[in-house]
Amino acid sequence: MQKIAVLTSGGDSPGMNAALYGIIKEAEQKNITVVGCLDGFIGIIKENFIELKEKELSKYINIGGTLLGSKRFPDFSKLDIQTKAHSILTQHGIEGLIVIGGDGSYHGALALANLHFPVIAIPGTIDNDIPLTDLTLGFHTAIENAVDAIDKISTSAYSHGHIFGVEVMGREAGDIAIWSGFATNADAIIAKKSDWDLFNVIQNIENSFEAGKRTQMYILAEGAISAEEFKRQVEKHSSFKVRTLMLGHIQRGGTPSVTDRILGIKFGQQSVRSLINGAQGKCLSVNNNTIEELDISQVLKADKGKPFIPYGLDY
Ligand SMILES: Nc1ncnc2c1ncn2[C@@H]1O[C@H](COP(=O)(O)OP(=O)(O)OP(=O)(O)O)[C@@H](O)[C@H]1O
Ligand SMILES: O=P(O)(O)OC[C@H]1O[C@](O)(CO)[C@@H](O)[C@@H]1O
Repeated sequence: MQKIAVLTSGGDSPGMNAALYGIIKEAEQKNITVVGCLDGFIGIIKENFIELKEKELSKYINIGGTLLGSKRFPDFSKLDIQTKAHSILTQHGIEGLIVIGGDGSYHGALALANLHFPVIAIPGTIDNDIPLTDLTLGFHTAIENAVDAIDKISTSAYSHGHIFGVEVMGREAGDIAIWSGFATNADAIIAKKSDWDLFNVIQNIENSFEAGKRTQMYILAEGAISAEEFKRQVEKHSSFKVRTLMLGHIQRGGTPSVTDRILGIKFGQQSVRSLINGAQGKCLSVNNNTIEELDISQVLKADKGKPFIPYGLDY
């Protein structure tokens, strides 16, 4: 194997640059050239390739986002576009592709694998919504960012006795809500749609204020209920006033945590070894502190199931 490519796709996640570094570090040791496809799958179609060098990338391990860029490109679900990508990769002498992204990106990776192009995927998303891995790259930083923001508004909420509904990202998964809610001792965590019970919430607020609590903090997973909807419903059915905060992209930003840097480098190095060993349609996962190779098709068929609950705590 002499030349491979890498792309980052879907929402950026802190640690993607560390993964790029891990890839180039391993590849250069094996005398393999690595090119980056800019902006995800669309970079293949536009033939936007840049050669990556370990010396340059080593400076970016501690920088969030992705140096390669990431643009959503829904057309990649079309067979003719996938076939075109396959032939462009081949024309450029690229013998294997590493895809870093979430479950949507896994579908893109699998499509190329089904066309017999060697592909390996790395779970890179803050959502932690990929089945059969304990952690996705970026999740750890996202929960640290969420906790930092919630801590900051908690002091002001205490001063004024406010009720807050804080909406966190994570699509349907709810993992960011659970981890950040636990860590900030929130009054309630609404991690999935079935957790939402308006009258229970109102009762909870009344009981807490009666018991002398000054402030209320509700952590809402975006896939369960939005902060705006939470406010609308509570205010419509009670006399309480609700403040809202949608944490948004702040969760994806900033410096990657130690965990995400190390995980990124390790995933990156392993992805190159896997390609050299003939991986086809595989993805990496981390379970019980060990990086494993699984079939992308197996992961996409698996059920993410319940949100990953830290240390078995009940919420
Ligand atoms: N069914 C599919 N077939 C082929 N390619 C796909 C498919 N779904 C998504 N993709 C490709 O993967 C890209 C990223 O997918 P998506 O926007 O769902 O984000 P993701 O990878 O799930 O990451 P995140 O959830 O963290 O944003 C899409 O823009 C598209 O190019
Ligand atoms: O950056 P965009 O395209 O608005 O996407 C936001 C979505 O991406 C994620 O941050 C990552 O999947 C989700 O949590 C969120 O719903």
